[in-house]
Amino acid sequence: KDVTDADILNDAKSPGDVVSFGLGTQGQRYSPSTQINAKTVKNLVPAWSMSFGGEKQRGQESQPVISDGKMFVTASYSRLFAVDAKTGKKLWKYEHRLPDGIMPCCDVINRGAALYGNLVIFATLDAQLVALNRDTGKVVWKEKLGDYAAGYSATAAPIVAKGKLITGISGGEFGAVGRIDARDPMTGKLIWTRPTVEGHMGYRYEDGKEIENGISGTTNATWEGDLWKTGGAATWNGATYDPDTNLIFAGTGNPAPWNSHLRPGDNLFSSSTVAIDADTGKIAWHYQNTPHDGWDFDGVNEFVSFDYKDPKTGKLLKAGGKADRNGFFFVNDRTNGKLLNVFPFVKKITWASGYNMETGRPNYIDEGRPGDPAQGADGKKGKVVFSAPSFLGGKNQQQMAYSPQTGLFYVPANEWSMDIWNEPVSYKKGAAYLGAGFTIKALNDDHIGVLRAVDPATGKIVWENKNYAPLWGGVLTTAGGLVFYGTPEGYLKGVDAKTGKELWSFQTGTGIVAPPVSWEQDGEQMIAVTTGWGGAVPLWGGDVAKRVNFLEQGGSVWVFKLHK
Ligand SMILES: O=C(O)c1cc(C(=O)O)c2c(n1)C(=O)C(=O)c1cc(C(=O)O)[nH]c1-2
Ligand SMILES: [Ca+2]
Repeated sequence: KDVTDADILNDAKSPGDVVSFGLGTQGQRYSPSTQINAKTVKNLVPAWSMSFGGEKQRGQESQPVISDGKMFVTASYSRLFAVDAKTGKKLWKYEHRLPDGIMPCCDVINRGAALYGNLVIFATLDAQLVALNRDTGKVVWKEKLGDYAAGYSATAAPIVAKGKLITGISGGEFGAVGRIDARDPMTGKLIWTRPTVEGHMGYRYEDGKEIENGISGTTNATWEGDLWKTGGAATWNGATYDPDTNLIFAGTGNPAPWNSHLRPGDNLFSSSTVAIDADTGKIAWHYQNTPHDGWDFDGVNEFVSFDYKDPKTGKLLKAGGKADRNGFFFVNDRTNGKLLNVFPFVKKITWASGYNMETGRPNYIDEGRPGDPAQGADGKKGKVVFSAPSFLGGKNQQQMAYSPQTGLFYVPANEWSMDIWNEPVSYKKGAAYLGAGFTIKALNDDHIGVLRAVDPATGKIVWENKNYAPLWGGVLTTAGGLVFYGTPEGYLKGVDAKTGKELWSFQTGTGIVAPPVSWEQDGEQMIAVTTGWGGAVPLWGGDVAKRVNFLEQGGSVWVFKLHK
């Protein structure tokens, strides 16, 4: 059965399949199924498990998609598996041939595939897009997204918005320039492209003709000199799409280099939410979460559409929520970007004291910015500052969930800090472009990770569940009143959505850094999660990663259903 635009638009409401990243392109990760609930969840048992095998057992961040009784799941090293969703029997496997010399910053991960027509489409670490026939696994088309030798890579799951395949790009640590592309999903042909660094021109294509779609090369007012040419703002965690406004919401990463003294100005559109018209590729609005970012506070976190009841007027507004890597939770009007509410979702923030609601800009704490090496004693190292959150963020790639039933966001947060300092650096193709050094540190002995249920109107943390190691997997919430999430310690947990009380857990044998999903297979509600420890924490976390140094790496899909 082909996947249609209607299937995708209806994904959040149709329990029989999961045909988009986010369980609906708005990204709420809310399943309408109720069979598994507070009463029955204790009877949840494994239905099947399938191993990705081989020696390629690195971080597994993939969200499976399921349609017509088949599951499609990507795995580390740019592999994709098709599996019988009922039994776990492998149907076929695609292994992309990765060249030597790829430069992913943060492990050999992938976050998932998109479904459209009879195709399954995913992005590879060497910055290509591959579309496979979903029945045979044969390549139907391939397109290049960027030059891997210049540091481009791709890790995000594509989505389909009104018949267009929407993709992001990685490479912010190498001075790659972020952008969102829209393509014909059946052919891979480019429809429009929208760079996310001011100064770069966007284009759309009509009958083979190239037509400009905004932000000319002369409006790079928020950058000095030629810095915009290698400005970062990678769209490395993909995008969400809201059919109500016909807008694509892309979070953008750090400006390059990290050392902010080398690039005066706001450095648009880095560390922002950028809303893009799905038809034209024009920027409808932008909101910069961290102007002039100096901490690698990539603002790539997902912007999740929801109905927001304004506490002052009682009016229901079309809004979006974003738990930013910088430690603040943002509620923006999704029709125009206006800041409606903002509050911290982690306990310690050292770089800003809050936001000015009129201007939407942060109130910086000046001492929180790492110093200028030019002002340092030897001219090679700037003043070291203590910063919270750490650059790995109050939240990172792990996707939150929103329940329209409880009105709460479920945020997989982390409480940690870093010592950070700046160093001189200049751009060199294919070389790391940071100009900074760091050491990550825990803030508390008993936990780094903390799953928080957050009320977007009051900013109140309604409940929280602490976790010893950093949380790095996404969250699922269900109409059965549950929240599911995985931990690096290997547990998949089911907790009460109203109280956080743990009702069920299962040890999967390796760390979980991926978001669970739910669907109904032949009348039975299933929960699936990809397992396999990895991602940025073991690579960059230093001492913090030792909190789970007993773990074996892995690579499997686990599926659960109720015992009868
Ligand atoms: O700026 C970028 O292009 C970029 C890309 C990625 C990526 O593609 O995974 C990460 C980051 N930055 C990053 O800063 C980061 O902390 C990070 C963590 C992870 C992960 O999957 O565990 N990816 C990335
Ligand atoms: Ca980054």
